[in-house]
Amino acid sequence: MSNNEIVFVTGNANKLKEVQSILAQDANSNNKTIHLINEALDLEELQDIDLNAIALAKGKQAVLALGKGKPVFVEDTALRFDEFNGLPGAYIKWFLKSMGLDKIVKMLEPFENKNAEAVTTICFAGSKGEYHIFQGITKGKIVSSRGPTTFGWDSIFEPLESHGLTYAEMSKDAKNAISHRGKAFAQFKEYLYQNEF
Ligand SMILES: O=c1nc[nH]c2c1ncn2[C@H]1C[C@H](O)[C@@H](COP(=O)(O)OP(=O)(O)OP(=O)(O)O)O1
Ligand SMILES: [Mg+2]
Repeated sequence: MSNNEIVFVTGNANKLKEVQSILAQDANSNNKTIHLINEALDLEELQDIDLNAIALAKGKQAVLALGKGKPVFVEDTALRFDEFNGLPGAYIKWFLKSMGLDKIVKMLEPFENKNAEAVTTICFAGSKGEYHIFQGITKGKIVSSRGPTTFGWDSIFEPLESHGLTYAEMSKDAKNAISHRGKAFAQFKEYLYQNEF
C-alpha cells in the first residue's frame, strides 16, 4: 500500500471515531500523514485473560482476512476489576451485552474495592509480516451510571485523572487525553512516525 495507508479492522463505530480523532491530532507537526481505512469485519476473538495474546490472535485474524503485506491493526479493549483479579477483562463486551450496565455495577456491590482499569491493546501487523503490540492503561473506579450511555461502559468508569467525571461526562478530547485508548495510540503514533511500515 502506498501513501501511508493503514487498515483498522473494527466493527465498533465509536472506537473508529476516537482513533480517527487521536491520529488526526498534531498530524501537522509531522511530515507523515497516516491514511486510515476502516474494514468493519467481525473477527474471531480468543478467550483468554492475557490481553497481549488476545490482541495478537486478533491481529493474525485480520492479516488472514485481508491478505499479507498490507499494514493493518486491531485493538482489543478490556475493563479489569481489581476485586475480581482482572475479570471481566476482555469479556466485558459479553457482560455488557447480556447483563447491561446496572447489573455490572451491582456485581461489585458486596465489595468495598471498586477499583478498575481500562486497557487498550493494539496489535499492528506491518507490511513485512512483523507484529507489534502497544498498550495503554487508565486506572479508575466503577460507579453508578452517569452521563450518556452511547459508548459501552463509558458511563460507569470514573478515571482517577478526571477529577470526578465518568468518561461519558467528559468531552471527547478530554477523554482521549487521558484514556486507555489515547495512551495506547500515542505510542502507536510515535512508532508510525518513526518507522517505515
Ligand atoms: O473506550 C471505551 N469506553 C467504553 N466502552 C468501550 C470502550 N472501548 C471499547 N468499549 C466496549 C466495546 C465492547 O463492548 C468492549 C470491548 O470489546 P472489543 O472486542 O475491544 O470491541 P468491539 O468488539 O466492540 O469492536 P472490535 O470490532 O474492534 O473488536 O468494550
Ligand atoms: Mg470485538
